[in-house]
Amino acid sequence: MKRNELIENIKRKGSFLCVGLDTDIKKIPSHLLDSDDPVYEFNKAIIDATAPYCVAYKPNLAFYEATGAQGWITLEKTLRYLKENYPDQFIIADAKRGDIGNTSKLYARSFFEHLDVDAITVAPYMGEDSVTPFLGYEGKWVILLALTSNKGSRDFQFIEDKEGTRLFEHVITTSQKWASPEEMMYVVGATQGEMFKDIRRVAPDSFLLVPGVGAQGGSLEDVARYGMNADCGLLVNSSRGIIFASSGTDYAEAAANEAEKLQKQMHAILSEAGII
Ligand SMILES: O=C(O)c1cc(=O)[nH]c(=O)n1[C@@H]1O[C@H](COP(=O)(O)O)[C@@H](O)[C@H]1O
Repeated sequence: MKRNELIENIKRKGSFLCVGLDTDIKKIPSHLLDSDDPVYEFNKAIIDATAPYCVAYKPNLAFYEATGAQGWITLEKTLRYLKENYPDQFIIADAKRGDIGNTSKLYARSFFEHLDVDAITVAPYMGEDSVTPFLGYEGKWVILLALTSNKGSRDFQFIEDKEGTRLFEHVITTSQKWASPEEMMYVVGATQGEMFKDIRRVAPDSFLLVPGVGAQGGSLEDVARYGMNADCGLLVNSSRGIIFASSGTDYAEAAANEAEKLQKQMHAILSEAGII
């Protein structure tokens, strides 16, 4: 999906919500466990319930790989279901890949040609030749980890050079030489609050994928206040806070309620900013 289509979808739906399909088979309602593919049944119901309120879905590969070949089949079925029924949804494979060029090339083929998702999360640690093989696919995106939501983000990402420039700022400024904001976004955790000001100083035009609202406690208001740009420029993800809102038979309805709550807040934020 191209950048202008993504922006149009955000405006049309009054939402920049991404629903994380982090479907842990140990957490899904027990009545689904009798079906042939419980995770797929769960995902379908969650997608049908939440699609009116979001513009993107982000399956995290760990939750599928954890059950081996069956998990991969479930992932492929889920992606097919999304594409056939909700072709306007932006699909992010949260795989956090990145390896020597020769290997990244095959990861790119796997995600962009075989699975045909819109975007993949990539770790920047191995540098340019580990990232560029994912670029140049028409309408496909690299989402580079920049400033993550977890406690460990403090371990390396804030290390400063002699001029006081922090590692996450180097990641952003250097990677902008490899790709334009038409094909590269950055992950910035919702838990980073006012740091979004610093991010926008170095990446004014880029879209940011923002995980960490909901279960991790990040603030949507702060993210929007410090991180929004004239195109919105944000995709805010919530996984557990939406998909596991209820562990009973009403799980899909509960997920829809949580997604709708976020969408309403987002609608208000977008209209206050004059974007819609
Ligand atoms: O790349 C990510 O999506 C990601 C980066 C980050 O800094 N923090 C983070 O939580 N994530 C992912 O975002 C999702 C957050 O899930 P919840 O905390 O359940 O909303 C998980 O799939 C995480 O792996």
